[in-house]
Amino acid sequence: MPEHPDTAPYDALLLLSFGGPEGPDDVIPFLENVTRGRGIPRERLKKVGQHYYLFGGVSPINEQNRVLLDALRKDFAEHGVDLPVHWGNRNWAPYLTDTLRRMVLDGHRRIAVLATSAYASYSGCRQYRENLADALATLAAEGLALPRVDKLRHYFNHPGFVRPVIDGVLASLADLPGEVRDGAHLAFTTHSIPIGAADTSGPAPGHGHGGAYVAQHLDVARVVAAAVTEETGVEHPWELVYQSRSGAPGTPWLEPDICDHLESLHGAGAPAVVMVPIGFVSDHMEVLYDLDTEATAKAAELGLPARRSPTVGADPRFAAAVRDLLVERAATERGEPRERCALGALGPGHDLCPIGCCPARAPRPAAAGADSPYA
Ligand SMILES: CC1=C(CCC(=O)O)c2cc3nc(cc4[nH]c(cc5[nH]c(cc1n2)c(C)c5CCC(=O)O)c(CCC(=O)O)c4C)C(CCC(=O)O)=C3C
Ligand SMILES: [Fe+2]
Repeated sequence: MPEHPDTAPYDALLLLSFGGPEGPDDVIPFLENVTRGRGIPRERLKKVGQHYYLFGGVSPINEQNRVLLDALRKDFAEHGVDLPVHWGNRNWAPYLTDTLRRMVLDGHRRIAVLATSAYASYSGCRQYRENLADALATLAAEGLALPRVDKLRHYFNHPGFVRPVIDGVLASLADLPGEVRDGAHLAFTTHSIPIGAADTSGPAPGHGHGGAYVAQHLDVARVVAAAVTEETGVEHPWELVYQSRSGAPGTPWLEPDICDHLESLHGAGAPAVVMVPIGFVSDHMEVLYDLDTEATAKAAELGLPARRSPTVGADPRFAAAVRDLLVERAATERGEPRERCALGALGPGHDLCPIGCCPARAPRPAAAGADSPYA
């Protein structure tokens, strides 16, 4: 039964994602887009290129976003949300600037943006906002009237993001051999980032080292582990670990790496492990290579039974969560704030990133925050 929730003042939703190559010839230009000005060593780039070539030069991320788009449109249609959903990427076609230009030419003036990144940090939040600012600057230079873009709040602790993760962990545990199941550790994983970036990822009340990025992941891990215990009656030991480290070897990044962690678990006599990639929204290349290929091979070499639980992907509960975030923000923008869903201890995040949060090494304009140069 369509309920026609009020989504005014918005006239469109923009799904903003990372983008990925769709064939071998795309790999190098894609990596050049990602790493422009980021100081990534050549050796690391060669290695990462190989991850993509192993899968025919195709990242699954674009197809996953097409499926998510379908899920969002279906959810909106079923609930009477009459808002078009468009898609643009930071690093590959369809490029953000091209999508935004088309949206403006189609007459959209007030656009809600959902980024496929659930947490705070420069890479996970401000960099998307910088790309929005760049796109707006390009459109302004072309003489177009700029729309207002609002980024929907971080959703790492939204039940529509967390509950599918819990179900995935339960399914992975059930898939382990019975004799090792109850002793299995849960290894929650996310993208490693430089310690300096983690420490400036926003204030996290009561949390020392790591700032908001680490605190948010720990909050989700706690909720998932507790829900698993509630369901199975078994307390699985858990840890938050990291993957996909990049950058220069001399720069400190968040540790331990998942592969080192598997060795420690094995050394300590853990009978099995479920790897839970809470840091990602879909099973893209960081999951397919770093976990399903590299870490899975490491576990096999150790003789450690391992499973990898799914990311949220296009789960209908996630699509419903996006609608909830959109309706919630629309209400706030109309001056009629309503309940904001969140699990865990941190509570719902801010709508507007505060001035100077998640700073870049070299300051650049960022849209959709308190320090946005755009209205
Ligand atoms: C926090 C975070 C997320 C999660 C939030 C979000 O989802 O946005 C994320 C996602 C992703 N990262 C991705 C790919 C890459 N990330 C790289 C490099 C980097 N990522 C970083 C951080 C993050 N990355 C950082 C600090 C760097 C170092 C360079 C820099 O400081 O900017 C590089 C360069 C090579 C390398 O060094 O690994 C590649 C190819 C893909 C696409 C996968 C696909 O193709 O399926 C996705 C979804
Ligand atoms: Fe990345």
